[in-house]
Parts: sequence; structure tokens; C-alpha cells
Amino acid sequence: MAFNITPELLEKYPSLKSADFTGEKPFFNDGREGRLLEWIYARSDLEALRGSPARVCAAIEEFAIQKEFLISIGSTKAKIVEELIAAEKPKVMVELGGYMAYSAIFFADAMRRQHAKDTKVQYWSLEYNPLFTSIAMNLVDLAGLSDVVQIVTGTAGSSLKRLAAENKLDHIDVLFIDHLGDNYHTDFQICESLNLLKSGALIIADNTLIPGAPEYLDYVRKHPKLDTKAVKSITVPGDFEDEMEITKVK
Ligand SMILES: C[S@@+](CC[C@H](N)C(=O)[O-])C[C@H]1O[C@@H](n2cnc3c(N)ncnc32)[C@H](O)[C@@H]1O
Repeated sequence: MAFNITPELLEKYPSLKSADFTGEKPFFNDGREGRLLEWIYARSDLEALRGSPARVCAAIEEFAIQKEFLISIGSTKAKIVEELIAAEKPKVMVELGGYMAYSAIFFADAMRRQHAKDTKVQYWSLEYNPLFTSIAMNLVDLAGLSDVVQIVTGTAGSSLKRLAAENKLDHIDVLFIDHLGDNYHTDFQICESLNLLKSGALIIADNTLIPGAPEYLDYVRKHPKLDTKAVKSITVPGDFEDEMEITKVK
């Protein structure tokens, strides 16, 4: 990926100084996720983070801006999804690609705020890297959301099939797709084959411009039972232009 990283951007986002998007050096899964966890637990305001999804997300984003770039959705895009959650009021949300649980914490908190205290809301976060899920579970617990967020280790497709077979998942109100562009359409089709996406369900696919998911876009845009549109978005850190595809089942 080639981005134009200007001196102004480097001042705004110091982490970009050490970021390398050329593919020569990894920009995730190089130990930075463990460093994020250690950095959070060494904060002098740690006690104020306990039970506060907003503060835990702010801390993850501060690390991504000041220390090391993270592939989380970032606050600007997350606010677009938060508005959709406020409109849809989902009780069951599933995300494909959990990473450090930034989106899980942000969106599960947004879901919980839309419902009365005793309403059951479930956020399933499917992530295949067991090291990532261990850290993510820790951060979800710190944010006080362990009763809402279920983090499942395994490839998204296999976890969807297993959760459906175990009768843990029979429908999805909002599906958030954020794992690997090449897998977007195949894992979406698994949701279809399991009849998880009923009329009215909303699907939000991130990064449809960069790195892109052309087969997914082609599939949903030609699908007779789907209404779909691209929404412009900005990646933080970096202020890079991107798009999300927002799709509704007719
Ligand atoms: C962009 S990150 C997700 C960011 C996260 N949604 C957030 O905003 O905080 C993509 C994640 O998808 C995971 N991933 C990639 N392919 C996957 C697959 N087939 N099944 C599950 N997770 C996958 C990667 O390990 C990575 O953690």
C-alpha cells in the first residue's frame, strides 16, 4: 500500500514515523500487540479505565497514534458505525476480524446503550489469531464488557458454522466484516447459506477501497435481495481515504 505521508501527518500521528506500508516490514503481528497490553497496564490512570469502554478505546487509539500503528478501525470510522447501531438497535452483532477488540469494545458499548439494562445483547467477535484473542479478551474485561462480547478463536467461516451448529447463533442483526478482503464474499456467503441474514439485517464491510474487496463488492452490488451503497470514510491514524460498503437485506 502506498500512502502520501506528509510532515504534517507525521506531526499529527507520530506512530507513522516507524510505520511501513510497503510490505517490507510487518505493520501488525510483530509483537506490538503485546506491547499495547503492557503499555495500557503501565498507565498511571489504569483504574479510571476499568469499566469504561470509551477510555479503553481512547487508550488503544492513543497507542496507535503516539506509539505504534494498529490496524483497528479507528475513531472516525467507528463513529459512522456507532450511528448505524443507534438507528438499527441490534441485539445480535457479529464481527469478522477482531484484532485488539477496539471495534468490539466500541460497538458493544454502543449496542448496550441502545437497550434497557436487562435486555440481552450479544457481540460475537471472530478472530483466528489466538494471541490476538487472548489480548482482546483482557481488554474487553478491562472495559467491563465480558458479559456482552464473546471472543471466538478460529477462522471466521469455521466459527460461524460451529456457532450455528451449536445453536448459539440463529440470526445476525448487524454483521461487521473487517478481516481479509479476499474472504469477505466467501464468509458472507457462509452467513447466507446458514440463513443468518434475515430481511432487515445490516452488513457493514470496512476497507472496501483500501486494501479493497472487489469480489465482495461485485457480489453484493449484483445481488437482487440486497440494497447497498459505498460510504466514504477516513482511517485513523493517517487520515487515509477509504470506503465502507453498507448493505441492507431487503
Ligand atoms: C483489520 S483487523 C480487525 C480490526 C478490528 N475489527 C478493530 O477494528 O479493532 C483484521 C483482523 O482479522 C483477522 N483475520 C484475518 N483473516 C481472518 C479469518 N479468516 N478469520 C478470522 N480472523 C481473521 C486478523 O488476524 C486481524 O486481527
